[in-house]
Parts: sequence; structure tokens; C-alpha cells
Amino acid sequence: MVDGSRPAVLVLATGGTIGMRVGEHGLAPDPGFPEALKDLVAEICGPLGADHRINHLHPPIDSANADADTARRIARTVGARVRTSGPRGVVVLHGTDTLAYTAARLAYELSDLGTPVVLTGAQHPHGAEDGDARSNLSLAVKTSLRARRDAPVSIAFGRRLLPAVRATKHQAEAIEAFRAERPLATGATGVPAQLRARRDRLSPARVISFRFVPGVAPGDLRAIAGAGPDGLVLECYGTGNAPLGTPGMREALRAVAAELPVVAITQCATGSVDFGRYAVAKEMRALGVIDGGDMTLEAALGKLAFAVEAGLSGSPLGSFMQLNVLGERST
Ligand SMILES: NC(=O)C[C@H](N)C(=O)O
Repeated sequence: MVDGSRPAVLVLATGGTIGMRVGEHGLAPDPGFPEALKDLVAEICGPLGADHRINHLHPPIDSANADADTARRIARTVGARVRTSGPRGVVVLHGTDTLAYTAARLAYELSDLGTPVVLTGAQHPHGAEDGDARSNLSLAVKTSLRARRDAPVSIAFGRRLLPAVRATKHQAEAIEAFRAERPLATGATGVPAQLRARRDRLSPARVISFRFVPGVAPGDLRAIAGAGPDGLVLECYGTGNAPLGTPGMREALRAVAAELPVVAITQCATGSVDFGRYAVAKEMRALGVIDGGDMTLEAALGKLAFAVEAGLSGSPLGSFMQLNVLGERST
């Protein structure tokens, strides 16, 4: 399928509804998908004058089952295949549930790949009549072949192209499943070269989130930190507020932030953390919490896991999280 003189696209299928069919217990991976995907990709690439290669991650997963290693595994596979076969573009097929999380993480992992990477998937299985599998795949293939070689990782879905570090799944059923409330921020510095080269940890960093809601008790925060995550993203109210008036909450937060990197983002769909605005938010900084600006949850988690795995901690980690590295936060 590759003659060397024509551009080629590498398609890496990882699972998701796009590769499923309805079985006895509901939607599940379709053993016939690899064959069907070959035909579909060939039909899309033919008129574009492009060749293709297809790889599958085994086993295909419902992306709800993605774990702390899934995005790293995808990044490693893409990196290895790009080095050996040198495609013009890469398309990653992924389930929609955690696609935005993987996309954000890949943005950091693959920032220096030199080959555009586009993620897509579908809300309906590939065999569905009037489904979105073909149109999403087609948009992703075209984008990967036409984007600048150093284009940031993106998502092609429901006729939209979105920057990975700003995208969120916002619709459970509609074809336009993803949106980016905030544009890619200008003035990005890029991933520092020394971090790209460094991988201090063999095991994946487990970075999770905790959302403040009325009713949260200090023990909830301590319990989540007690489960041993490597980093925590706090989904705060408004411009970075938290219920610090709840007895014991300050102490709990100080103890957790002394143990792990803790980054505050806003629960709001738009706007930003601003630790200078309210007295309660100002205290967050004093307790050791890092200002996450206007990063999405997905970008904050991906960036923090990337930083922890590169061996950053303490104030270098805080500075990295507050930099606009890939357009993920306005400064
Ligand atoms: N539309 C989808 O792909 C949803 C599916 N549960 C997944 O994320 O794998």
C-alpha cells in the first residue's frame, strides 16, 4: 500500500465505538473492523493520491477503560511507527469518552514529532447507516496530510477541527461531540528540549482530579490523596475559590499540597483562575496550590502527568505548569 513516492497516512486504531458493532450485550469491539477499516481508509486515500498503513492496538478498548498508561502507549507506538515508516500524517482512532484526555497528553508527548497527528473516532459504529465514522475519518486523513509538519496535535470530529490542548467532550450523543471554548493561546514557548528528552519514570504518573462541591469535607480530600496519586488537579469554583472556611479544609489542602503537586483550574467552561481576586483564592497559593490559569481539565491532567514523568517537582514543576507551553493557557 506504500510506494514511497506518494504521501502516506498512518492510521492507528485503538478502539472506541467507531470499531464496534451491536452484540448480545450492547456495543462491543467488532472482530470484522480491521477488514472494514482497510476498505474505508483505501476509499478515502485513493482520490487523495495517498498511500496508507494501518496499525491496531491490541486489544481494542472502550476508551472508558483507558488508564494512566494508555496515552503513553499510543505515543510510544506512534513515535516508533513514524520513525520506521515516515508517513506524511498520522490519524489516531480513539473512543470519544476519553479522546480529549489522550489528545491533550499526546500534544506534549509528540510535540517534536515533525508529523501532524490528528485524533478522531465516532459517535456511531462504522457499520451504522448515516453514521459519522466515514466523515470523521475522512476529515482526519485530509487534515493529517495537509497540515504543516509541525502542526499541533488536533482533533477532527463532527466537521470541526479543534486544538487538542483546548478540546473537551461536551455532548454525549450529538455528532459535534467536542468543542473548544477557548482558542489556542498565542505566544506558546514549546516543550523545553530537556523535558522532551527526559523520562525519569518507568511507571506512568497517575494524575487525577477532585471537584469542589458544597458538601465536600476535608476528609474527602485527604482520602483521595491517601490513595497515592502522583498529582492532583483541583476543579475550583469561579476564579479559583475553594471552601477554605470549612473547618479543617485549609489544613487538609496544605498537607496534600506538601505531598503532591496540586494544580487549581476553574469548573467554569470559560474564564480563568485568578488567585489575586478573592481572599480565599489568594490563600490557595499560600497553601502551595499551583495556579492552573484557564487550562481545561484535560490539558491540566496531561501536562501535569507529562511534567511528573519528566522528573519535575517543586518550583520547577510549578513554573512549567504556569507557562503557556503549547497554547493550553492564556498568560
Ligand atoms: N463514542 C465512543 O467512542 C464512546 C465509547 N464508549 C468509547 O469511548 O470508546
